[in-house]
Amino acid sequence: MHVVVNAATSVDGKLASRRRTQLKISGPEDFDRVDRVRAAADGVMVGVGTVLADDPRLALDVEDRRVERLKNGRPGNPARVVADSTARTPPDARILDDAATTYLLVSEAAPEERVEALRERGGVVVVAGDDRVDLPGAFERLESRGLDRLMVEGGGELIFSLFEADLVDELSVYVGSMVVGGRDAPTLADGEGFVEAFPRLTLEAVDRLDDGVVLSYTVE
Ligand SMILES: NC(=O)C1=CN([C@@H]2O[C@H](COP(=O)(O)OP(=O)(O)OC[C@H]3O[C@@H](n4cnc5c(N)ncnc54)[C@H](O)[C@@H]3O)[C@@H](O)[C@H]2O)C=CC1
Ligand SMILES: Nc1nc(O)c(N)c(N[C@@H]2O[C@H](COP(=O)(O)O)[C@@H](O)[C@H]2O)n1
Repeated sequence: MHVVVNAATSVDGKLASRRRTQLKISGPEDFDRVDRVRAAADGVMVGVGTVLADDPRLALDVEDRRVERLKNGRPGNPARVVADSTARTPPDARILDDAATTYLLVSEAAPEERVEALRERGGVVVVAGDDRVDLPGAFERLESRGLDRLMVEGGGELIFSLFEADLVDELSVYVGSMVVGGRDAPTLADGEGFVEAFPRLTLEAVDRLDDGVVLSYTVE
């Protein structure tokens, strides 16, 4: 599986404010770029923290002819994928609408009644891991269902885990010209943090978009 992480941060590396509600960091040019990255992916993934904070749809406007061209002849939307160890995704979440298949990666610890409620809403549940989603195992299962290229939008807990498991191939960060601050505000990579063996990146491109900059890296 080829994993592309894309997110937007403030200049101080925050994904959102300490209130954790969705923060518009990208401008129109960057959101167009995000559409292109989504359109090139077989699946678009977030952690359940992002579902609970933002209630995203992670869908392209498939009626938009510009988006249709971007999809390069691929039918419909990319699948949606949520890392959700204990099945906390609300059954009425927008990510479960009928715009695309939604995979919910849960662990053995997910309560059966919550898993069943997600299945009833049409979600495809993949169980991997005892207490927490085993990301390498879950990705193998997604690959066997035809997901070869996965875009990950966040948040910081999930992005850290992906780096920790050495699963990230590419990283793009849109750095918006704003300061958010706050020691409790989510950052690009949260989790426990590394103390040694920091993942090293190769800077591939720097592009100015709107009033910010996109930094594109490959992971060594
Ligand atoms: N500016 C941007 O580009 C983006 C901003 N955000 C922001 O990020 C915040 C949410 O980020 P977080 O709270 O960090 O939540 P998150 O979206 O990273 O989800 C973390 C949750 O995923 C679940 N999970 C299951 N297996 C996991 C594993 N192996 N590793 C890590 N997590 C696993 C756990 O329940 C964990 O609490 C929100 O404020 C949202 O607005 C989110 C995405 C993009
Ligand atoms: N690229 C980017 N720039 C921003 O400024 C953002 N706030 C985000 N957030 C991500 O986009 C998701 C919203 O998706 P929908 O438009 O609702 O489909 C949100 O959940 C974050 O993953 N991204």
